Amino acid sequence: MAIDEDVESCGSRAALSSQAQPRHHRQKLEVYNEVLRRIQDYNFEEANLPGFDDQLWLHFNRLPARYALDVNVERAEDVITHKRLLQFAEDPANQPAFEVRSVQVCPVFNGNSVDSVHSDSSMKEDAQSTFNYSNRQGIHAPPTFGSSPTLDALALQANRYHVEDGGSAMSATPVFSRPMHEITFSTVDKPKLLSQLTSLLADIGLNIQEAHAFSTVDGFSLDVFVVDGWKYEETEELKSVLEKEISKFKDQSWSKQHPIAAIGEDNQTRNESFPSSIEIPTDGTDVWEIDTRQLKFENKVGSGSFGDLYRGTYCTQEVAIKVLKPERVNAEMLRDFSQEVYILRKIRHKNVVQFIGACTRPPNLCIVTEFMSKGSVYDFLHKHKGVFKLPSLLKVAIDVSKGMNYLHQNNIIHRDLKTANLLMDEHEVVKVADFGVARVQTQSGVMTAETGTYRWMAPEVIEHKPYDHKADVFSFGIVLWELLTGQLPYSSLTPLQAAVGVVQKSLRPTIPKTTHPRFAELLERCWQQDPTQRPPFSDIVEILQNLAKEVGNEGEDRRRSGGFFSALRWGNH
Ligand SMILES: Nc1ncnc2c1ncn2[C@@H]1O[C@H](COP(=O)(O)OP(=O)(O)OP(=O)(O)O)[C@@H](O)[C@H]1O
Repeated sequence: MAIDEDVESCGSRAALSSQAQPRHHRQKLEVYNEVLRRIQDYNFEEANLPGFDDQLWLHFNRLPARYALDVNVERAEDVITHKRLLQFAEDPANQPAFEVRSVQVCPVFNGNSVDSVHSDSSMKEDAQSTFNYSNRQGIHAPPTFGSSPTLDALALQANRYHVEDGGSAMSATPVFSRPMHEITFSTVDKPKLLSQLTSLLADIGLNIQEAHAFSTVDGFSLDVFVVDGWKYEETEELKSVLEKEISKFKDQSWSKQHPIAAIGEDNQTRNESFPSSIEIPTDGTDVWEIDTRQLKFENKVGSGSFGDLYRGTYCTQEVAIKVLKPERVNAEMLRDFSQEVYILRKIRHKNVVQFIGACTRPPNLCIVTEFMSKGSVYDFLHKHKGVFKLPSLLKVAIDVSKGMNYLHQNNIIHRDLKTANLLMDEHEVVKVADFGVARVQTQSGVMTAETGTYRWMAPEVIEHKPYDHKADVFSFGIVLWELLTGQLPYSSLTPLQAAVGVVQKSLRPTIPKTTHPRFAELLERCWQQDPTQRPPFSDIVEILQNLAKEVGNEGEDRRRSGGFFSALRWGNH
């Protein structure tokens, strides 16, 4: 989880006059003062401890400014809980520390529309006026944080659809009408923590309705989830189920952090337990083991979760060498690695990055593929602010859909299709890359492991439901939108908020009005909620090719008539 850049030093509380203070700082101070006043009024034990006010200020400053802006001051006791959880989580034995409580999120029926009570988008403007929804509370107190205005807007929209469909305002089903709980976790911040916590919640059948993730300046996390799906209002049983699930989760983390225990027998040394080579299924016909002496390493290109990637040569050919870091190798990684080799060696297509070979004798574990000199489409769009003009955009889309069609014909689901995994060679041919997480589809067709990135992920994958190759079609739809707009999908939301929106509120990126209707229709078909409604890649290739022809002809006509080209939207680029 990224740490927000807006954390201020803890010594600045009284240092600036109120006029000179930045707006965020002023609001934070106001929230701090209000929370402190309430805690003292309620006579909480902590409030009487010496130096409590300084510690509370320190708490606000450990966290990003948006924590203070979003927190419900009427729930001052939650701030104490957060402070306590963060402190508790300092002891590794307590990680992750968590707290559960029942919450009530009351929708307001306002005329013919259904409004979520905490959807006031002015809440970001005035922290003090944000928190009036608890006045309408039911048996339980409201959540600690207001929900994202974007998601609320969507909830509102979804409810309006209900109203129109049902023909009556009161037949609308408020999104937040079921028993809900707020679960707050604190632990040491680390990559993929959010996805671990969300899987943990999904595993016990909870649906995340809201998520607020914060990182402290000193490396801890505070993640607050509002969930439904737990049928009882009381919290004790939920707490004990969570405890059990957390201890399972700890066991798994332990085996990941201790590869010896995972791979070998107890008490064996690392060298003894480490396999001398990895068993990769083979039909005996392919020669793919590479002698490292024939590999020449040049510069490091980048790093991924597997290890580092180098440019180099193999028998005079320019290659990309993905090196697994031996110190980070464990059983799961080795399985992924062998799987990657197994998949890559079988495939050969001009729109799929070509596998050349692998070194599988530890400590030399690496995968050698063709080198893609023009980098990723993601970097092109978002780092270099590149734009695809009409012909190139269609060409990229056709390249990717052909590569994906080939993979699907070979029963390979990519599962992590996104622009970062689309690489360009020197001729600007785009190829599908990164099978670090690709898998041969199991016979049952059930694949539940969570991979990929939320912004591109199909709802069924986010929800840990069984999924198939149509999950890649959804991701392709998001990729097409990205190529069209040059923007990051749901850029105003955190990845987790995007995930909640996609699953719960059918959130999708907004298609620009100027988009060619047939292209817009293709995007919408690709990201249908129901996977069976999404077209197969064989159809997508055909649709895109026809569109390219049509647009090419239109362009020719316009050129002849002296007009300029804006048939899709890339004319604007
Ligand atoms: N065949 C290749 N040729 C040139 N550059 C490549 C090639 N494969 C990957 N890269 C680049 O190397 C960097 C690291 O890629 P890698 O696949 O190891 O990790 P990643 O995809 O960034 O992350 P992760 O594996 O965690 O999803 C990225 O910038 C990627 O664009």
